[in-house]
Amino acid sequence: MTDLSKETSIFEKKVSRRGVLKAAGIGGVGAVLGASGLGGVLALSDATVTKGQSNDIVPFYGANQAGITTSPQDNLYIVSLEVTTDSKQDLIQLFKEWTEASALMTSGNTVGDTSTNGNLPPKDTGEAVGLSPSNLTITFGVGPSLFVKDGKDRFGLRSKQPAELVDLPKFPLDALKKEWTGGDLCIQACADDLQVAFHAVRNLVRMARGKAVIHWAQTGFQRTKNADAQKVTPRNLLGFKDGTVNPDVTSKSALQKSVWVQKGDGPDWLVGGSYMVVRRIQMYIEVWDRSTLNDQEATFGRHRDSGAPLGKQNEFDSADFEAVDETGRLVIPETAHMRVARGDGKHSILRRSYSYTDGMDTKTGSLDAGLVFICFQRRPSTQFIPMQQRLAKNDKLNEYIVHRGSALFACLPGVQKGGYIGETLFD
Ligand SMILES: C=CC1=C(C)c2cc3[nH]c(cc4nc(cc5[nH]c(cc1n2)c(C)c5CCC(=O)O)C(CCC(=O)O)=C4C)c(C)c3C=C
Ligand SMILES: [Fe+2]
Repeated sequence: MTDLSKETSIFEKKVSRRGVLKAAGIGGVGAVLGASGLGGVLALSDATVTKGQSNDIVPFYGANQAGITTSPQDNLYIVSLEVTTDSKQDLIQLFKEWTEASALMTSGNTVGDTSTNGNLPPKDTGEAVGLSPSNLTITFGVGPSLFVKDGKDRFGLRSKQPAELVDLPKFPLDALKKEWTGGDLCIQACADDLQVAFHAVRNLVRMARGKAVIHWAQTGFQRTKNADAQKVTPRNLLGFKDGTVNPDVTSKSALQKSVWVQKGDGPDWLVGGSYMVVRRIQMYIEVWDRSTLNDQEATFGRHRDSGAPLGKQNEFDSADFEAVDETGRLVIPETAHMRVARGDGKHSILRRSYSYTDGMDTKTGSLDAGLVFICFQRRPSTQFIPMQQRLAKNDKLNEYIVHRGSALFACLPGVQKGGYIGETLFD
């Protein structure tokens, strides 16, 4: 593990985003100081980290990366990047800088000392100044093409490529667009404030200048927790509760079984990491809006308002897949999304999806909206892949959706203070 403290850091001093405003004399007692001007006050300020003072910080350091089992925040900003440098050293330096910047931003700080030199661009882009940490998490992943692209071992990492980290197969009905597919690296930022998530990604991408460029970028949202004080299961844009059946993130054994890569699964560098599948799924919402409630409920196999399995009363009641109605027909149809996704129930995935909307489809004049489907798992070949193969063949939901984007990333293991994200892969 590399000791970053021994190296010259680009982030010499931590400045809390709220501290910047305080130091600038904006609001409260500080307003009295405001008249003396930003530069002068900053020179006197002793701005420190907000860590420990705020209850909306998700720790960045740990055995696993945050943003996987973290309770989903209100907003998502996810980008895939193409690496443009040929130098492994550049890549390592980038991950070191990303680690340090991420630790700062997730604890509510700006990246780098607040600049007072008017002749230089500010180190931090500034749009999160004054904003709380907002439970920001930043999760990094690497795609198959980081290892080998067009047959070329780009960074001498070929022998470290896990057998599970290969392009996803083409599934029936896939209508993928190149511009929404794949990528060498991934940054998933989630926060209860979109501006905080955007700020994080923007500053990380800015640091990658000359080393990597954006391949695709996508925002996502759920109802905000402000709008839903009860914090019940959020609804997707088809109006159904989405996320009811998921592994218990408080159960170590459930996570070991389904989410975290274990020793012996593949190369050791990924132990404590997880595979992330991202699918950009467009919904034909106008078609959906013209279908009857019965049809909609048969599509998922659940009641719309309660979220209960068909034939049951409450959202978390267990489904009866054998039950038949008075005519002898299955209550939960053979093609119901829930039934097909579950299969024999032996392999689960951790779903952490967000809705998206992106203006309109200029060809049809309808809204371009859908689901940024994201799931985490220990082994895609026995989890997401067979599940999606079943869904693509038999799911009634296919009448209303189309998969437009797809990517698979290995989310790196977590990191302790003094180390950097990716160290197990690169060192
Ligand atoms: C391959 C995996 C899955 C894709 C792709 C997928 C797309 C997708 N799902 C919904 C809405 C719902 N999904 C629900 C349940 C559910 N979905 C998957 C997997 C994929 N979904 C699983 C494993 C499950 C749980 C199955 C079970 O064991 O019961 C539900 C029901 C409520 C819930 O449990 O969350 C909804 C609603 C959409 C709209 C969508 C693509 C746009
Ligand atoms: Fe689903």
